[in-house]
Amino acid sequence: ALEDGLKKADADPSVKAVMICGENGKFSAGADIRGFSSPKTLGVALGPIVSLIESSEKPVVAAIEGVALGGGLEVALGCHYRVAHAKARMGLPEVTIGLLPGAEGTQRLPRLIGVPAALDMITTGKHIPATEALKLGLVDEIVEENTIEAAIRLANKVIGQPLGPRRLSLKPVPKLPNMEAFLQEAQVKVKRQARGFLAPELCFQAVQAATQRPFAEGVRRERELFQVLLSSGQAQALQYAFFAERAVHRWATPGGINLLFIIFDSILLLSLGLGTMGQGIVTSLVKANIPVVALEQNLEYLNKGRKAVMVLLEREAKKMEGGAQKLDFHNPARLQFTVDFNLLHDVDLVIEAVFENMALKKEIFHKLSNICKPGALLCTNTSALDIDEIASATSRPQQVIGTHFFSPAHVMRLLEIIYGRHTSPSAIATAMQLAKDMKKVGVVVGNCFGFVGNRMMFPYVEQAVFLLEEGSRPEAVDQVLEDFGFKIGPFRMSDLAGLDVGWRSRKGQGLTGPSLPAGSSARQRRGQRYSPLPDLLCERGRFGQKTGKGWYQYERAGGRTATPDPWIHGFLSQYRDTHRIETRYIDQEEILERCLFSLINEGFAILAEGIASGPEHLDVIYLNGYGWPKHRGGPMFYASTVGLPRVLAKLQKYSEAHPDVPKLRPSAFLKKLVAVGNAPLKEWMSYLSRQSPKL
Ligand SMILES: CC(C)(COP(=O)(O)OP(=O)(O)OC[C@H]1O[C@@H](n2cnc3c(N)ncnc32)[C@H](O)[C@@H]1OP(=O)(O)O)[C@@H](O)C(=O)NCCC(=O)NCCSC(=O)/C=C/CCCCCCCCCCCCC(=O)O
Repeated sequence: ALEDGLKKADADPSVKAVMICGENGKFSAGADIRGFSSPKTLGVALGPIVSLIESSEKPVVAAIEGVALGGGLEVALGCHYRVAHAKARMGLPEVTIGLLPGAEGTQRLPRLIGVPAALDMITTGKHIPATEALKLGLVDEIVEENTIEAAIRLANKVIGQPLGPRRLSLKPVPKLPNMEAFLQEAQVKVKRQARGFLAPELCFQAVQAATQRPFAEGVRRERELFQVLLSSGQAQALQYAFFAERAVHRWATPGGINLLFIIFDSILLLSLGLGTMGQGIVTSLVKANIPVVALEQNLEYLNKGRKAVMVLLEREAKKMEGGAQKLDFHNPARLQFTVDFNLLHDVDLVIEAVFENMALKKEIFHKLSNICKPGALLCTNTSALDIDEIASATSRPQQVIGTHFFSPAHVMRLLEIIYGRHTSPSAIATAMQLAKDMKKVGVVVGNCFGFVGNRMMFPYVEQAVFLLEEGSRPEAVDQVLEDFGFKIGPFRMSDLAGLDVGWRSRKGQGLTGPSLPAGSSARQRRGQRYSPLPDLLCERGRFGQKTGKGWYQYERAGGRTATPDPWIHGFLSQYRDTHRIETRYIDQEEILERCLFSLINEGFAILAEGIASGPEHLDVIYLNGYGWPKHRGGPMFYASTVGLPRVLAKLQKYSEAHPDVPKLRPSAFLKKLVAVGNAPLKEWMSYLSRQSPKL
């Protein structure tokens, strides 16, 4: 239609200029992402249409409202002029779906805004506001009022002016005094951050081509690179992740009723507990423009927490400088700090973020239930505790819900929303809306130990430790998983989180410490293999980064640079001697498979139990909360690309070698999916014979 319209306008002598706009206040979000996996649409090339716009003998003006993204922005780049509404956003987000701007965008954008800014936009995919676009020279004008009228005004004004200088394909790429050095440095940075993710590197190469070749040749290179990405498999994984993230929003009640989210305008929210999690939660709430009261049990903790929150908010305010939104945190109507429990009477929603201790949480929820007004929703921030038990301390279990934030809570996008046996659908809907308002990805899951994310993490970490017992080293295991694409491997992660966290939890479960029955075997608990290695480290005061020693050594307590520790190597070999474990060489394949497949296996068990509604939920949790590499689509998607028969065969092999490790025993659901012929991921849930009562 665009092509036809342009041809008609060019042929009609009464038409003097052309204005291109979108409908309903949006310019364009680009290509339909689903089209990239449909062979039918692959023949449609946008590039030639963008060229057609640019070669028009009549001035063409883009009126950009809402968003101009991907192919949408490439269309605008073909236009001779661009007028944007002040609230519009622009970007080339193709890299985030595993592609590159394939309609000549990698060649036109550097010619318009220069290589550094173009590289930044193209390799990160970030959306920029109109104000920034104006500064970069990406748009010619921004308006507060009617963009279309402004674009028509501009079109009328430029009729008859030469179009040559406005055709980006004819412009040279602006020179930099040190282009070679700049590109070299940029490439190193892109590679370092990409960790096996192809698209940023190929985006870089396409922009580099713009600096080295004439326009037409650059376009040819762009197309070649686009085709490489399109068939790489990574694009499919990222596009799956795009839709998975949106699918988890469409959570329905057990009866299949979609929930209408409650839009809150003037909710007063109370955050209880101002430790690290509480500080991050309060910061996120203020950023979301939700009035919040932060409550602590005494003045000392309150003042400490207030100081930390203020530091975080100042930092956030700095980041937001120049943008449309301002952080309003000095206004007591938006944020107040108190030790006065009476303020609980008025709040609409409470997020409790105290220490992970069941007795303490129950005591607090009992108090909340007595003081809060009848409709108030009571959320508990917990990473593993039983929501039903916490709710049992209240007289309103239907209004109790788990909200598992991830640290640092003002940065991490994931929010696991855990419903208990009595949690009402409206409580779930409210929590989901809260996640949306906080710009987080809320994923609704059922109540079980560790919920989804941590429950899948336990066997992964367990395997990592078993691998040490059998002959590996922390740095070797971490390297394999970091090469796979994780930001940090399991041992660096444990050191960062603090080994004492798990130790406390294991003591609470009676797996170690004073409550462990006398005479318990060192490497067996409740008939299963158990590794006391993490406990032994804790007993020696090695809690990770905070103490300067853990699985690695650090430059000082609180240091961040992990260095392999000869003490650990000696300790491990002594441990193996003590327990008569024969040290063997463990190859990378075994490390990867045992860690990942045990995690995936737990995912299948979770699906079968109805703890999550589908594999997309598990994947979104792992992509947004656990550093799973985005270009691998999440653990369940990854399993589908490896092939379920292979995952099953490997689990069977490892399980036979380690019969005392139940988490390696293939889940019945995985076996079923293989038996029905390696069902595709989108059909998995239809093979569950009954919907679990948890859903
Ligand atoms: C910012 C958004 C647009 C909106 O955000 P928000 O308001 O929060 O709403 P959402 O919940 O995210 O979205 C609402 C629903 O809309 C669906 N949606 C959104 N965008 C798309 C899309 N681009 N495609 C399909 N569906 C989309 C979304 O899923 C929601 O629906 P539902 O709830 O799931 O039902 C935000 O949505 C956003 O950021 N969207 C993504 C924008 C994006 O990434 N755009 C870039 C797309 S890629 C592109 O444009 C590429 C163009 C190049 C053309 C190449 C031509 C074809 C290939 C030929 C190959 C040959 C090579 C030759 C090259 C040549 O010459 O052309």
